[in-house]
Amino acid sequence: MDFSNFIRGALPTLVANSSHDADSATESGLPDGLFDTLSPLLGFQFNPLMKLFMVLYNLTGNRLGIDPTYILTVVGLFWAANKVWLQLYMGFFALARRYFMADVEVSNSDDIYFHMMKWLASQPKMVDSRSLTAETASKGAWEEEDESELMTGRVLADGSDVFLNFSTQEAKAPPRFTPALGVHSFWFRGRYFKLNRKQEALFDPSAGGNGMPQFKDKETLVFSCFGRSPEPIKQLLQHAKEQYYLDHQAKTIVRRPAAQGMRRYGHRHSWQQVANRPVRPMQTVVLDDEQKIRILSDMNEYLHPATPRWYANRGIPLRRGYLFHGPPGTGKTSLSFALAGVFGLDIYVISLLDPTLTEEDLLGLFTSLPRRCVVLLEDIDTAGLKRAEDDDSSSSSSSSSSDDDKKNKEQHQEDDNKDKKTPKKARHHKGGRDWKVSDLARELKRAGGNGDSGEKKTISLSGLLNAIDGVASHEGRVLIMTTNKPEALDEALIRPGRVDLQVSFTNATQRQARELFVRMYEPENTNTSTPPSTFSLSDHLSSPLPPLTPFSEPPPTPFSISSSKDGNMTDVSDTTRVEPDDYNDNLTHNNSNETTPLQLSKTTTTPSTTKKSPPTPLNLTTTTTTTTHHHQPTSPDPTPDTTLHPAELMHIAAQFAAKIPPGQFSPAELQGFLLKRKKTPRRALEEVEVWVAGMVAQKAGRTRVLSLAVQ
Ligand SMILES: Nc1ncnc2c1ncn2[C@@H]1O[C@H](COP(=O)(O)OP(=O)(O)OP(=O)(O)O)[C@@H](O)[C@H]1O
Repeated sequence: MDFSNFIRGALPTLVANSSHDADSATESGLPDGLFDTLSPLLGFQFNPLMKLFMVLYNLTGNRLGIDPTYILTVVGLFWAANKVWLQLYMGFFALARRYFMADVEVSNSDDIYFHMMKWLASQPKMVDSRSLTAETASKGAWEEEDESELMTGRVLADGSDVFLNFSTQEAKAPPRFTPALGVHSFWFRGRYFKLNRKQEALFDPSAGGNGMPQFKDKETLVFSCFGRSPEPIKQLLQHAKEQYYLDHQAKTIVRRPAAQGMRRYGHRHSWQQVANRPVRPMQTVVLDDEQKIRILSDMNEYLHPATPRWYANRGIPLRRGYLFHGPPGTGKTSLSFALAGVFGLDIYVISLLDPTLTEEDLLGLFTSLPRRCVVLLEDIDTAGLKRAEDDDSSSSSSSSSSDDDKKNKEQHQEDDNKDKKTPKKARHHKGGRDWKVSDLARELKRAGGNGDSGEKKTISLSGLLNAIDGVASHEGRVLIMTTNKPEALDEALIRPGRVDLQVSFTNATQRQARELFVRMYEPENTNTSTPPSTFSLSDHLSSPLPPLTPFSEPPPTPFSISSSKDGNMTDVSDTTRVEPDDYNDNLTHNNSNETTPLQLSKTTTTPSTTKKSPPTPLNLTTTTTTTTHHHQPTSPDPTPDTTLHPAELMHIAAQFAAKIPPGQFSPAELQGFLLKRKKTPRRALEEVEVWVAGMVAQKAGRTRVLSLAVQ
């Protein structure tokens, strides 16, 4: 059809008036009768937009001398051509997609979705796309930060340090950009890919509870490429996955049960990642090497790819359980994390005290574990697990909140200590079990707590046993249970098959104290290379330390800070005098150029040059309780010991260890003491005696409030 003829025919009055008779224009500059002609023709009432159109039409015709119908004809033709092209393109693309393209769909309910989104967000071409979705990128506690940006705080009076300031951190963190919903294209390894990000709302019959229908969004990524084989897309997905996990090497992912609402979707939704922390090196857990070897070998054998067949042939369920028991702060959790790090496994932490956790949830959580992982059930004794016959009410809660539980736990220990002193008649027997007054009080408190907060189901012992090794239970996992009170556990829970190896943790021996000291002050290991996929046992054991002398005896000097015959001190910079076996290998391979807390150099000072930190007054907590020791006041680590030879470190460590009464302090307590002096080992040695005396007295007085002059 001739478009210009159509316009001419439709608008005879307009054309005649506007092109030849400018005088007949109305006040608005438009020809008479024009509006009347157009309004019914175009099917709508005249409006300002139409008016504008007419002005332009008039102007073009009159002033420029161009017939507006030609312009309209050209525009119309372009519009039609575009429509035809689009139709052709769509038809051609649909055909090509059907016969010459391959595609792969990825649903957001799968981990690959997250691998791809992370990879897409890191592609510069994608980030330059015109259609993006912005997300707040949150940084984990362990991610590297630009230190220079933080140094905006105030310099201290002596100019020695600055207060860090984080107020602008969040503002400076750039958002993460991912492709928005719709079609995108990108190149990967010389190939052209198309991505269609789609979203649809699905009816979710299992959701709700308020009678309202619930919908959930389901997102899909469709990757397409030319060719009849999806191989390039598979390679792309594999590449994105590898990139994703590159970031996770040398890291341990910690997962906890997801929120109650999410758990019902099962599988991937049952667990949520709560941390991605650097692997805890096994050497940093100070424990008897024999124990380490036993558990490492046992776990290594269990995780071996040939093991499942061995178990299957003998009809043994493929499960392994460990019980770590010992006083608080002795390294049970630390060892669990170190083991996960050694074997490159993720950790799944379950708290049985979680009031929202039901037995069905627990079963669901165990069944949605990956093939190999570590499941950590912490403080299993505090979970209030009961046998069915002991259960007065199946719905009694263990506690109303985790805070309460912690208090209960502490109370429990305190009560137990008191009970030891209580005459026998104050205890009561029930069904052959020793009942204490404190138990009764605790149960009453729990029952009272429930009354206020409504009915909450706890996990019963049978519920837990069913989850960890019931018929439907998951196989392949490593279960680690930790407890401070192994004797409080039901024997069914720790019978062989459920617990295959028990590891006992004790308060620090002198050897452990020395190792803790050395670990604290050895140079930082800046080696961040990716861990090997296999290891030898020696990689994870502590490096040999020289033998220790018994407590209170002065330790022998393990290296040559010796007096010469004329009474002068010999300089330990003479490296030939230091026995290589006398100190940890790690101490010698400081390959870092960075400033570490201690600069271990070959030219060093002798102990006679030990600096004494200037005493500064400390605000002491005054309590009604007994033991306040006014010895040397302590200050927050003011003068770093900048030079310390490895051999000297060993010497100081041995002296330090000799002042620690064995079995009295947990490694956590010793670590706490050392942390406050993390740059001043000599000062730690000077102050340890006062600290030990204060702590011993404090423990004897059974007060929890620290009132020591030296903390
Ligand atoms: N044997 C150890 N070797 C090295 N560090 C230790 C050791 N024991 C405790 N620590 C340190 O003490 C702190 C607490 O340790 P951890 O949480 O492993 O103790 P725990 O036995 O699990 O305590 P709890 O029974 O209270 O849960 C950690 O910072 C850890 O580094």
